[in-house]
Order: sequence, then C-alpha cells, then structure tokens
Amino acid sequence: MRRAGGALSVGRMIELDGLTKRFGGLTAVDHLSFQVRPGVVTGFLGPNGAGKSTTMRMVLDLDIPTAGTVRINGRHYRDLDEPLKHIGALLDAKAMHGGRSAYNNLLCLAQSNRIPERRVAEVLDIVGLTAVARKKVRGFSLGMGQRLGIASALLGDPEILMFDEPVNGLDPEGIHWIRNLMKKLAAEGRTIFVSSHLMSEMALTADHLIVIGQGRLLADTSMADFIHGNSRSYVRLRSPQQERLRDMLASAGLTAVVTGNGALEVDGTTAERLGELAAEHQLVLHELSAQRASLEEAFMRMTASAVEYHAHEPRWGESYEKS
Ligand SMILES: Nc1ncnc2c1ncn2[C@@H]1O[C@H](COP(=O)(O)OP(=O)(O)OP(=O)(O)O)[C@@H](O)[C@H]1O
Repeated sequence: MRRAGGALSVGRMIELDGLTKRFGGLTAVDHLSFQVRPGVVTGFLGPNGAGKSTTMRMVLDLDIPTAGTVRINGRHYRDLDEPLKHIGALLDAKAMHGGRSAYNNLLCLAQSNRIPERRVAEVLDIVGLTAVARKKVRGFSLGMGQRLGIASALLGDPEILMFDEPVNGLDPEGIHWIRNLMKKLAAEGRTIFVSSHLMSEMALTADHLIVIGQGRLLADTSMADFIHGNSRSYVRLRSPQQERLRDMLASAGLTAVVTGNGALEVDGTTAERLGELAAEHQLVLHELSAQRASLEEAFMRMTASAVEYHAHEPRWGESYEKS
C-alpha cells in the first residue's frame, strides 16, 4: 500500500488511561486503561451498550471524556496534524454526503487532510468501488456504504485503523474480504482495532482481545489465552463397547461423564493418549474428538462470572444473536 504524504509517526499505539464517560447518571465507560498495539488485529468485544462505540468515539475526540485520557501515537486526537494520516476509522455513524458521488465524498476528505487526489482512486480500487465511483452515495447498499467507509479510513494511509462493526451489511464474500484486509494491514505493522458482534468472525480475525462489560475492562489477552482460560476442554468418545471403555478409563484414573446421546466426555487428558489406550485394549471407537470451546462459549462463561447484568439489560446471548 502506498504511503500518502510520508508524514507517518512512530509509536502506532492507541493508549487509554483511566478513560471514563458519564452521560448524566449513566457511566458508559468506566476507568478503561489499555493499549492497542501494532502488528496484530485487536478485537473489541462487549454486549450491546457495553461502551465500545463511546470508547471509539472518544479516541476520535467525537465524545469528550469525563475523566482520563486517550492518546494516539502519544498525542491527543485534536493535537494531530492531518489526523487521517495517523488514524483512519469506520464508525457506525459515518456520515457521507448522500447527494455526492463516492469519489467526491473521498475527494473532500482528502483535500481537507492534504492527501493527493490520486489516493482517492487508489482506495476506491482497494475496496472494490471503482465501477460505482461516480454514483451518488444515496443509492448505495449497506455493504457498499461500509466499503466506502473503509475507503475513507484508508485514505490517509494511516498506521492506525479502527473499525466499529465493519462487517455490518456485508455478504459472505465481503466478510471474507474485510477479514483478509484487516490481517494484511496488521501484517504490514499497522495497529488494527475492530469491534464486532460476530463471534465466529472475530475468532477468525483477531489475535488479541479487549473485552468490556458495563464500561469496565474484563479482559486484555491473546485470543488463544482467552479461549483457553475461559473454557473447559475435554475429549469426546463413543464406542459400541462403552462398558469396557469406562472400565479402562477408570483403571487409568480418568473420570468419564456419560452424555445424553451415549458419548463419554473425559477431562484432563488428550485425544492422543485416549486413542493409544483404546488401541492397547483393542477397543473399537466410533468417535474420538478433542473439544475446544468456541470464542462465544468462552465469552459467555467469562462474562457470566465477571459481570452481573440487571434483568432489564440485554444478556450476552441476546446481544450476539442479533447479527
Ligand atoms: N449520547 C449519549 N447520551 C446518552 N447515553 C448514551 C449516549 N451514547 C451512548 N449512551 C449510552 O452509553 C452506553 C454505552 O453505549 P455504546 O453505544 O458505547 O455501547 P456499545 O458497546 O457500542 O453498544 P452496541 O454494541 O449496541 O453498539 C449505553 O447505555 C448507551 O445507551
């Protein structure tokens, strides 16, 4: 990807320190401190109303913090010269001028940030909107609008990119495309901060996770550690010789739980070890599978123990069924 303007800073981090936002009596963001680092995709998770969008808006100085600070490359957003060259963002509320073409919307943004006009055609090409560049944005589908928002985020070729629900409205091909785009941008050493309701999509995209609930930090950890630390892993076995299998497990000091469909679930060992044991005892297995929790399961488990939601507030399951 080209460097626009050549005025890139070092650092490439978003740093929050005690960031807090109150709306009247409601604390939407509650003393959040974390750093978003370069070279990886960092996922930002939390149920509806957890404070993700408010946090992202404060990064861009669209909401003013009640307390605490957020810095981009060590500086406040308002102190950045030509901010689009430092941080590009796609927020839900991205306002594009409906009566203008995609090209002209981007051109206005480019001009106000002293970005050369040739970059407009480049980003339209990156997001696959070249063919509709001269069409009025008013007629764009949700997916095309998302692509245009992503184009505007990329315009200044920034080292930091922030996406709020970027796959909203995209079809499977579009989802696949943005996943690869985010991974590619991270591999270039950029800082990628992305929120999504789609757990399975997040599990495929993010390397690191920031999880919040009711405005508070619940986890700041690698994807692998998050899933490992918040889930039960076990091995599932099925055999037509279940009695003998259970005896064998018991004599090996392993406890098996029988499930409703006649399978056995065994904790504290590996599928390899169980396969070898079964072979030693000449037992027929119809299933031998290591079970690892999904991100969604890990997520529910962690939040169930970490945060008590009031009855009138959305529960995790409800939040994630939406998209
Ligand atoms: N301008 C505002 N005035 C009053 N309350 C607000 C305002 N903006 C957000 N809130 C409240 O702050 C809380 C956090 O909202 P926010 O949109 O940041 O959450 P979110 O995690 O992005 O949720 P979602 O996933 O639904 O987008 C919510 O309770 C919301 O109603």
